[in-house]
Amino acid sequence: MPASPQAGEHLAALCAHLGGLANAFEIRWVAECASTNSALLDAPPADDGRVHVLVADRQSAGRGRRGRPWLSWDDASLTFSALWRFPPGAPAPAGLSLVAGLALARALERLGVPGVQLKWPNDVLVHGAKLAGILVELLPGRGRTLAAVIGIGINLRLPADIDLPAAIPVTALDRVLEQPPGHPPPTRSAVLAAVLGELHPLLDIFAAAGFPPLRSAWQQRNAFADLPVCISGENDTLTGLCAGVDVDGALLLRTGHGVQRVLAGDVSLRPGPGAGA
Ligand SMILES: O=C(O)CCCC[C@@H]1SC[C@@H]2NC(=O)N[C@@H]21
Repeated sequence: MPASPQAGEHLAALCAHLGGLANAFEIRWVAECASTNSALLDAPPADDGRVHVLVADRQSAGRGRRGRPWLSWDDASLTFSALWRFPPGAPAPAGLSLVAGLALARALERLGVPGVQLKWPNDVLVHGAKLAGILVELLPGRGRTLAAVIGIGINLRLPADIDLPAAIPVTALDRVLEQPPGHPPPTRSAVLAAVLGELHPLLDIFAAAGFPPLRSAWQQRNAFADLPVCISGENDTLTGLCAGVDVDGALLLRTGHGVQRVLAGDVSLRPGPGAGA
């Protein structure tokens, strides 16, 4: 994978933004790859105690959850993956993708985006539209999970001439950022540094104590708290009220038969009476 023509510039800016935390990461910024998740899963870098980050200017086969493609537009998107090794004694991976969502939400808030919300398991929404997505994939080995690859795609701008999937409203950082007039939007390096700066301490908390200490921060940003939702799984659809998440990060759905734990599926808001035609 050839380095990005601006790799040197990007990495210098990242070091400046991250300060002392830069030593916790090994960062490669390439011009193109199929998918940053696939590249790290297929050839995991040797363990040197750091979190390995791969950023791509362009992905030719970016992947989303449930086998969907992930569209991105060169410098109008930030696409990267971070390979994090489970330290000995770390909790089971459940909950990790919610931790990644929380880190991303906090980073966007720190950059000046108001009203960031999380849609279980880990879409980042602003005003109900998707700003960023996360795909966490696990690297098994020797009878346990060795590492997780946390892949993140953030829309920085939406090019005028693109066809967006009509089913999901989509937004971009330049549309939702609140900053003084004339202030330039943050660069890709600044956005990446903000995310890594939030991710690192949250991964430390997760390694030591799992999801429980982060649950309430996630729930404060729950896009569908107490709202009627549909959850589409591989073979069925569940409906109920979204009652938050449990200590393992499973979604809690209040139905006529009590509260049910949901481990996988796509959540959408269920139109209420009077909505639509
Ligand atoms: O919302 C989703 O379905 C998840 C999208 C995840 C996209 C990112 S972009 C960087 C990394 N590489 C991939 O192929 N996918 C993730």
